[in-house]
Amino acid sequence: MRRALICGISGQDGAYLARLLLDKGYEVWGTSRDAQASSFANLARLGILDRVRTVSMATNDFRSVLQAITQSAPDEIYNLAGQSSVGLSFDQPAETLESIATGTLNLLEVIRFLGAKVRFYNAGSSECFGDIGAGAADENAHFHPRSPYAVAKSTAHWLVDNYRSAYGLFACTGILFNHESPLRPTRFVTRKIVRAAVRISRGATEKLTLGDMGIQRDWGWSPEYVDAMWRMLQTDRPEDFVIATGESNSLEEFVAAAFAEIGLDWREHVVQDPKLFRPSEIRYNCGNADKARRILAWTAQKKMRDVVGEMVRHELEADGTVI
Ligand SMILES: C[C@H]1O[C@H](OP(=O)(O)OP(=O)(O)OC[C@H]2O[C@@H](n3cnc4c(=O)[nH]c(N)nc43)[C@H](O)[C@@H]2O)[C@@H](O)[C@@H](O)C1=O
Repeated sequence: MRRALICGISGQDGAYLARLLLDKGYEVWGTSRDAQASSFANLARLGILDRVRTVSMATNDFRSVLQAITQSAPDEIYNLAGQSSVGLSFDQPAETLESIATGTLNLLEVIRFLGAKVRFYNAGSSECFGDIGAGAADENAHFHPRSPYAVAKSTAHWLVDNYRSAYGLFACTGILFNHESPLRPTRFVTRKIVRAAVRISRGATEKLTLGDMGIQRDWGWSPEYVDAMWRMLQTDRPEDFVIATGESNSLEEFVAAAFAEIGLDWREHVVQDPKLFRPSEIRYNCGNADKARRILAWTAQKKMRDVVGEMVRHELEADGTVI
């Protein structure tokens, strides 16, 4: 039986990836900073909590990384750990850099130190590209990070690249564009919108306050994106891949679609507040996942409107479980 270690299993992607790997017959181990205190609510929502082995690990602490990897002896490691909010990274730049950059370095160093025959996936981010202006970014696009989060992800990206070429590690980075689901916390804009729209449809009189609604993003569906992560580790040669839908929409279009899904006109319920604007912003991004299509046989099936539909449906039906 193949064994996988998912670092950061309590988040959206960690939970969906755990479900995917269990379905494929893997023994799944997952880490969180304090496995005893963590509720692993997302694993519970997917109904897989009792099928996953959990272990405490702080990626910024070499010793704890060494212990977790030695204990679980994985064939595959997925690094999804670290501070994941771009917005929060402006307020917690040091924590963001440490959890992402030092965290990735520790994982690579432990693999190298142990000489472990393990395949390593690193969660990269389209944030590294910055504002691409027009068109769609592929694996050859330059990095122009515009937030502490993006700087940290860029550092981790180049560490993986370096350890792959210097030490021959089977290590790759998935450069994922935005990907959403009902498991997204409301700190991220899609779930914030969907949750408010559903509350309003049920009679709440609140206004939904958002930041810059003019930004454009390539929004995909998280359960499909974790499948791409797994595919990256099944190839003959470790490489980096852009994972995206190839379609970009404005936040205003996302909002309009979410409210329309429940028969409401967003203009009556949404206000924009410059206080929520970021110190520096990516106005437009879009990804070209052609390499993933060719080599991994992976293509995004759900585009922005499908994502909105799924998220609204789940929010309306929300009884704690997620299908
Ligand atoms: C690829 C990348 O994807 C995600 O990062 P993100 O794009 O920053 O995600 P978000 O949902 O926080 O913001 C999307 C956009 O929406 C704008 N926006 C407007 N008004 C609000 C607002 O009220 N809240 C939030 N959160 N954003 C707002 C905000 O300024 C930004 O332009 C993470 O998974 C990250 O880990 C990752 O790697």
